[in-house]
Amino acid sequence: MIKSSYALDGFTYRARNTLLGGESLGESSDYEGCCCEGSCGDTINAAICSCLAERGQAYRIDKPGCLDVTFPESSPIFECNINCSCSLECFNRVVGKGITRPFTVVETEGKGFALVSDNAIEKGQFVMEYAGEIIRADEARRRWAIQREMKLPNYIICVKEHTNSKTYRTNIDPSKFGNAARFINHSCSPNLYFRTVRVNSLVPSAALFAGRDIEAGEELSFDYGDAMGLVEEETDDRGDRIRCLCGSSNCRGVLPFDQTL
Ligand SMILES: C[S@@+](CC[C@H](N)C(=O)[O-])C[C@H]1O[C@@H](n2cnc3c(N)ncnc32)[C@H](O)[C@@H]1O
Repeated sequence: MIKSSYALDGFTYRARNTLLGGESLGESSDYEGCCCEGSCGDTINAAICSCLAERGQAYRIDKPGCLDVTFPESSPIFECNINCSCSLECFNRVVGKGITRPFTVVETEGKGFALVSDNAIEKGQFVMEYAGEIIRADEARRRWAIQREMKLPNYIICVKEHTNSKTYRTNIDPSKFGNAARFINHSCSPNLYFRTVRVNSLVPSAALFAGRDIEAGEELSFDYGDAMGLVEEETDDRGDRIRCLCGSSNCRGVLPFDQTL
């Protein structure tokens, strides 16, 4: 059981990922932009948009903010960025817009805080990114060891992207700087899942999408193991794992933890 008061000690809200110490990643883009006017999904633009031609179309034109389930899971998602001339309403700007829905932070029995959606959310819709400090692996290991020793909640997610023989890791820690996603608890039957999305930066955003229809007032959850792309041999079998209180019928009993951290 965790003490809720700890969760807000020294916490500063940041809508997007930050550098170490909470410094903004800046307002420039690592990518070229398209030359479309209006939305890149408009009839003429869809055929000539350089972003869609080079990087694919991950979002549905007919449902704003909704992932196209036919877009391959292994393909990286790139959105229109600050260098694009399309409008801010372009269908290919989703994660870049940030949080657009109301949520409430509530206290639970045993799990500390939790995040609840005020409105219903349709399957496939973008919910929010898991934003925090982007830290190196050695710093993630250092922080995790302290949290484990002191039996504090762990907020660090190590997002893994696999391409051919390589694995790219991005460590995100919203303990001190981050957005509301830090209040989302683990569930073995979650209603959210992750996709990595790039907007302006080479550093991916860990974007959370609805894995099924979510009712107003429902607690949001994701599987911490899936988020980290954990395979069986990477899960930790030490005896001090946190007991999972997700309450689902297929509960695995303990919270996933990445022992490669
Ligand atoms: C990312 S934080 C989630 C928000 C946290 N509940 C808070 O109060 O700030 C992760 C921590 O929440 C707690 N937690 C999350 N999911 C849980 C679950 N299913 N069962 C028990 N504790 C959970 C654990 O202490 C975990 O280290």
